[in-house]
Amino acid sequence: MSDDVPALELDGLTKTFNETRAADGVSLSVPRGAMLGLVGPNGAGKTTSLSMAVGLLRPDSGTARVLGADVWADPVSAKRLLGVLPDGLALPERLTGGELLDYWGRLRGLERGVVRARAEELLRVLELDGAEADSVLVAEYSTGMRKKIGLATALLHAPKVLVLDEPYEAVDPVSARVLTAILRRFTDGGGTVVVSSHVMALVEQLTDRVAVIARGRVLADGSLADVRGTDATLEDTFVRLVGAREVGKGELAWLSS
Ligand SMILES: Nc1ncnc2c1ncn2[C@@H]1O[C@H](COP(=O)(O)OP(=O)(O)OP(=O)(O)O)[C@@H](O)[C@H]1O
Repeated sequence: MSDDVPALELDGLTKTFNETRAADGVSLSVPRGAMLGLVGPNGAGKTTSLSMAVGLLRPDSGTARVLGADVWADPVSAKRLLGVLPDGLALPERLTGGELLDYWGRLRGLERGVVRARAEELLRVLELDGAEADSVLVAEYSTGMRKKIGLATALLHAPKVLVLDEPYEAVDPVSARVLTAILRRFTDGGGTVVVSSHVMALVEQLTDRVAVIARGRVLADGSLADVRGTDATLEDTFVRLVGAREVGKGELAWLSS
C-alpha cells in the first residue's frame, strides 16, 4: 500500500433523518499516524458522521474508506482495520468483563490463547481486573467502566485505525491518563486515531489535527495550529466558527428571584 493512502477518507457523506440533514456532504482526509479531534456543538452531526465512517449507519450518499478499503463495498477488509468505540455502545450485559473480551475476540477470529493474554493485559491496564471484577457483570458496570470495557473491545484485535466517540466522557482522571497513554502509544506505532469530544482543552492537549463540524458540515479541518490561527485557544475558534449563545438579562429571571 502506498504511503500516501489516508488512514480514513470520507467523501461527501450525507444523511437525512426525516426533515433533519444530520450530515451534509462531510469530507475529511485523515493521514496515517495522525490523532484527529472531531469537535462540534450538540446535534452537529459528529455521531452520525462517525457512524457512517465505520459502517454502522448507511449513508444516503458519499463514501468512507479505511486505508483504501471501502467501508460499505468491502466491509470485511475495512472492519479488520478498524477499532470502534461507538456512541451508546450496546454490550452483552450478562457477561463479566473477561467473558465479554473472550467472546469478542472469538467473534474477531482470534486464537483463544491470544485473546486470553491480550484481555488480561487490557483489563489490568484499564483497572478492570481483580478478584471482584471477575464476578461483576457488565450490567453492573458504571458509565466510565462501560467506556473502558468498550475501549478494550475496540483494541483487542490490534486495529490500525481507532474511531472513538467521546472516549473520555465519564472516565475518571487517572483512567483518562491511561487512555491518553494508550492512544499516544498507538499513534507512535503508526496507528491513527479519531476522537470526538466536547472538551476543547483535552482536544488541544491530545490531538495534532482538528475538524470542526456544525449543522452537518465541516467548517474547518487541518493541523491544530492552522485551525486555531490567531485565536488564543481552540475554544475561541470553536465559538467564532459555531457562534456563541448569550443568556439575555431578561431570560430565566425567575431563577434569581
Ligand atoms: N436516528 C435518528 N433519527 C432521527 N434524527 C436523528 C437520529 N440520529 C441523529 N439525529 C439527528 O441528527 C442530528 C445530528 O445528530 P448527531 O447525534 O450526529 O449529533 P452530535 O454532533 O453527535 O451531537 P452530540 O454532541 O449532542 O452527541 C441531530 O439533529 C439529531 O437530532
